[in-house]
Amino acid sequence: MEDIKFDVKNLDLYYGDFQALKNINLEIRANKVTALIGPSGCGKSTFLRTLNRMNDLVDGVRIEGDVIFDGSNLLSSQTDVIGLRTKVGMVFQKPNPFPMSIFDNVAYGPRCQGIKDKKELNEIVETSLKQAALWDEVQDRLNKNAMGLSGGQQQRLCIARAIAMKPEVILMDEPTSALDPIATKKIEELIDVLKKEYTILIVTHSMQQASRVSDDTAFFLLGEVIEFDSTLKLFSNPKNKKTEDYITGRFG
Ligand SMILES: Nc1ncnc2c1ncn2[C@@H]1O[C@H](COP(=O)(O)OP(=O)(O)OP(=O)(O)O)[C@@H](O)[C@H]1O
Repeated sequence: MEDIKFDVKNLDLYYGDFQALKNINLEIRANKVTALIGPSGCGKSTFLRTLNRMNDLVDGVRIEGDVIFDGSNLLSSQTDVIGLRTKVGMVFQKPNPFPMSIFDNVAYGPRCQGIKDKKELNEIVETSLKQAALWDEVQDRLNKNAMGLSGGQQQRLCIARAIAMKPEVILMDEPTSALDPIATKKIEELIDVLKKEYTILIVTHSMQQASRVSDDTAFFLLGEVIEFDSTLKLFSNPKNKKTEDYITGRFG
């Protein structure tokens, strides 16, 4: 049987009276890249944030349904939310390194978890930066401030920071929208390597990016998932007219 990382069942989300997600049912496959596409305001980021309970931080949110992760419903009040966010890391649209050294950025999470041993921290930092394809560029300046890195390097540092927590899943919310084409290509190549070890979900406004990097794609519209299929099928032979209109740019 296919290994499913998140089994989303009948998920509804309300911001006050406004329903932002409507009866979402999705099976997110483990060690695959799932792209979330759709026009602005259709609920992609809201859905992504549900998977590591980031929406808990928003006042007036109400969530119904189930999201089965590692055998239990992560929406349950019993969920250890801090533990969940360790397993389900996140990378944001704008690179957001902490104003501290490159080393300290990556070591931040492990230190918070109580790891103090210098040798162990060195190893975590090196492995994470290597996995994020940044090591070669920064190994000689680990003690320099991360704010001095280029935007693309900062985003890979944020990926390294997420990796340092040894997550199972990495959520990426438009991770390349603030980057130039070369930095974007590097991140896309990195995603392809990372999926061997992690399950990745990526929100993107670029149809080309979704088709380049993802295995599965979900098309969101006005809070609903209109179509969910393998990326190849969804882009080459969409079943729904609305999907076809969106991916061919006829959406208006
Ligand atoms: N904190 C909030 N409080 C109230 N409404 C919100 C909040 N966050 C998002 N919304 C609303 O929920 C809907 C979905 O927003 P969301 O950011 O998830 O969409 P999106 O598809 O990610 O959009 P974009 O592509 O522009 O990032 C929108 O109508 C938005 O205005």
